[in-house]
Amino acid sequence: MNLKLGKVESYIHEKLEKGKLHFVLLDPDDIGPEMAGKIAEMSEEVGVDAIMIGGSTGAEGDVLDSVVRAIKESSSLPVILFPGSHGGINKYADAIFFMSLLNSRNPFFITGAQALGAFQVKRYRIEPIPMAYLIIEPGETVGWVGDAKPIPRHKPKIAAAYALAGQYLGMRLVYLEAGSGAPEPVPPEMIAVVKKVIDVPLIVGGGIRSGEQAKTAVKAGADIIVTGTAIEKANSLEEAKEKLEELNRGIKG
Ligand SMILES: CC(C)=CCC/C(C)=C/CC/C(C)=C/CC/C(C)=C/COP(=O)(O)OP(=O)(O)O
Ligand SMILES: O=P(O)(O)OC[C@@H](O)CO
Ligand SMILES: [Mg+2]
Repeated sequence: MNLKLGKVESYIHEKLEKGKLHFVLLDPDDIGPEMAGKIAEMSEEVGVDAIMIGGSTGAEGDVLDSVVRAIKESSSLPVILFPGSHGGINKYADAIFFMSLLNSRNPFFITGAQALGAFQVKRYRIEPIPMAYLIIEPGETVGWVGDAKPIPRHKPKIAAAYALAGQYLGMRLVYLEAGSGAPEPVPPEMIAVVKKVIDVPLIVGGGIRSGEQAKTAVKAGADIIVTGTAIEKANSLEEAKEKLEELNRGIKG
């Protein structure tokens, strides 16, 4: 039995020794390969730590393929898949968040998609990183698609119980997700309570669109901040770069 961590997971842990991390999520359903390549290149310049690729609707097949390849060609950042189902697996990526949506009502999102994708991950030698994925209110599209029972925003203990259960099930990351484009990010009180009970790194995303909000989440205890919409919604590459810099300063100080 080989208990050694893979390359990308080791990279994450080494970087976490020095500070908090910023991952940028690109959705192939919203952004073409050319733009994705440019944003990945800029992200690397600005000091982002990894690119995540995924979406809850339509990030599959040729569309996914061309975006992953464009990103690999234009930056040396690790590319981590963030799949909505087994259809979100792609052979050009370095790693995959092999996640289980623990508070889904539908077993497809807890173990079904994972079983359907497992052999592809093995065949393509993509590094799987086991992750507990928890949907917090409002949950947005991913909450609806993933058939989640979203955790109430004012019930941090429920989130903490799921997070600890995930750790005890062997998951090596916990992700608190308010939903892409959520009007408000996960409350800092909830981040703090979850962080206190788990030993694995804590990822927080959904609705973080300012440096100030990113800073608040980090101060509360988030180890890794994920941002997507704020960068995708920028009106120009210059604006996207400024946003990346602002978010990165909020996270890294
Ligand atoms: C590990 C494998 C093979 C599958 C996991 C399958 C699971 C558990 C999926 C969880 C539910 C789900 C639909 C997740 C999607 C993740 C995701 C990419 C969310 C947010 O992305 P955006 O694309 O920015 O949001 P929109 O879809 O709203 O645009
Ligand atoms: O698009 P935003 O709101 O930044 O959310 C990022 C990520 O948590 C979505 O899965
Ligand atoms: Mg999207």
